[in-house]
Amino acid sequence: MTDFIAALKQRWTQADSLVCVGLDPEPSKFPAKFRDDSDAVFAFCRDIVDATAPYVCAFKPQIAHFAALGAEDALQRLIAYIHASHPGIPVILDSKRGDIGSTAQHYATEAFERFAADAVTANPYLGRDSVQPFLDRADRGVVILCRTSNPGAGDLQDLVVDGRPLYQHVAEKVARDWNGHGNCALVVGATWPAQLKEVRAIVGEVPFLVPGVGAQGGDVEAVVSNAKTADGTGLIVSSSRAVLYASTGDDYAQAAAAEARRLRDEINRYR
Ligand SMILES: O=C(O)c1cc(=O)[nH]c(=O)n1[C@@H]1O[C@H](COP(=O)(O)O)[C@@H](O)[C@H]1O
Repeated sequence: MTDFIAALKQRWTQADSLVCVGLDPEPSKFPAKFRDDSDAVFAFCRDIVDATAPYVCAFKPQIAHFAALGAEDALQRLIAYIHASHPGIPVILDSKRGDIGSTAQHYATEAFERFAADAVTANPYLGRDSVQPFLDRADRGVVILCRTSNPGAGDLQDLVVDGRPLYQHVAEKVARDWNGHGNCALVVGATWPAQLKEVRAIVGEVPFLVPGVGAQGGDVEAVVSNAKTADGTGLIVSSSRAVLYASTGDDYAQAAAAEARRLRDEINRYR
């Protein structure tokens, strides 16, 4: 397995894309042809992956969408399928883990061994030892929540500590202390352009996972102009529902591809 950050950089260049497609299966939104398919979760996601692969720098399956359905096996097969059929496209497992060190070790094994993900999202709230088992894997990425996209993000993340909001402390700690292997990234939501700019100023070239475009309404121009790095990269701009459910008809795969391509082109206009 290649180093996550190296694979990401290579894919940004080769595909000329900063788009990530989020794989958040919701069977009630699947096209009718999957109604009697006992392997619908895998089959639907596989079709989306094949259709959108040319336009993405990464895929991001969200674990709760599989686990709630008892479909962890489909998730495992899906990630193996991406590695085999689309080598060079890194997979970020969105599981937002974080626990005391001895338990976090099992979460790292879950993400990197069981599911063979290239990177995992992690919650920094329990402190450094809770993410250390992820940080120790120099070949895998650790994508740490900083300023999330949801409406309540500020409830705790904006609390002022030592003169600045908590999310800025997270950004600084990750960039200065936790990123010894150079394998960290930060989650900053597309819905917060001002905070994207502030975090970029703190962390230099650290990549951002930016969810919140598409269904959550984030503004693509503001994201790119506020948060890109000097070379016009640095961003993994992730969209799930707007791509996955672009059409619920038989043209679902083509519609998903068209939306991923449209998002790629929109982002590239502002790089
Ligand atoms: O870590 C994430 O991926 C994440 C962080 C965040 O701040 N906001 C956020 O929406 N996400 C995830 O990104 C996806 C967004 O989905 P859409 O709104 O459908 O594009 C969901 O799977 C969320 O769980």
